[in-house]
Amino acid sequence: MKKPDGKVVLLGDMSVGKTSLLHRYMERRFQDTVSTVGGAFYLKQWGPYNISIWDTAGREQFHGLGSMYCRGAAAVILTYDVNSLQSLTELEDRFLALTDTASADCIFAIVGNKVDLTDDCALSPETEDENRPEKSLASCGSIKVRKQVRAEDAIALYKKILKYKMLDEKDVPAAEKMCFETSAKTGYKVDYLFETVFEMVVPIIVRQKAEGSPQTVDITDYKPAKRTKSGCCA
Ligand SMILES: Nc1nc2c(ncn2[C@@H]2O[C@H](COP(=O)(O)OP(=O)(O)OP(=O)(O)O)[C@@H](O)[C@H]2O)c(=O)[nH]1
Ligand SMILES: [Mg+2]
Repeated sequence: MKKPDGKVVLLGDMSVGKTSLLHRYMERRFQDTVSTVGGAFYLKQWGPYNISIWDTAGREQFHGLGSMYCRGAAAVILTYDVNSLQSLTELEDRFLALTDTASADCIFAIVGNKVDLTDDCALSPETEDENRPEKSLASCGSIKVRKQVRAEDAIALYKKILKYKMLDEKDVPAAEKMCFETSAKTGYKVDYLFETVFEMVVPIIVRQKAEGSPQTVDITDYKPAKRTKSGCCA
């Protein structure tokens, strides 16, 4: 198997569509999924580089694995469901700390998935994936609901992440560029998301290669996190 040159990790609550987004991008289709156990990865050839894209489990019981998967990551894709404000809140409360092990210059993307279920009419069909079988968002046929998470909420989270990482807004890509809305079901903006991230990780990969940073995941590092009741100070 080819050795990966750089790593991109998808994080987010269960059922937000991480696995479906990866299937859509890598296999060009939307298919039934089962809730991910542990993690899995795909290798994507991007120019001269092999990028590993890690799909992680959103279920609470696998939470401790997240920081292991993030070790040395060049990019983290924080995924939520546009119909669940809770799934956005969880990114800050539960997942952000897992990225402490990522590369110091790690890129962050925030992705609101399942826009096909909303009544948001601002989505133009020409930006959707031409290869997908369903031709437009409107053709999904299901009853649309009002989107629960606004784009501004995701932008606010991106700014909080910069604060958490002690990064200056002028040194990193603009929030508007790094907050995406997608549909794994229709393919809407899925290629755009992954390809924007890949373009941005190339300089990080070049630097990591020059420094000889490892790109594998060592599961012997994994120690299940001892969960304490909230409010307790163990
Ligand atoms: N309508 C719609 N459903 C989606 C979309 N993406 C995923 N789903 C559905 O949402 C459910 C969960 O999708 P998964 O891709 O398994 O979610 P996940 O984030 O990988 O979940 P875990 O592996 O448990 O962390 C499945 O029933 C998918 O078919 C989408 O863009 N639109
Ligand atoms: Mg999954």
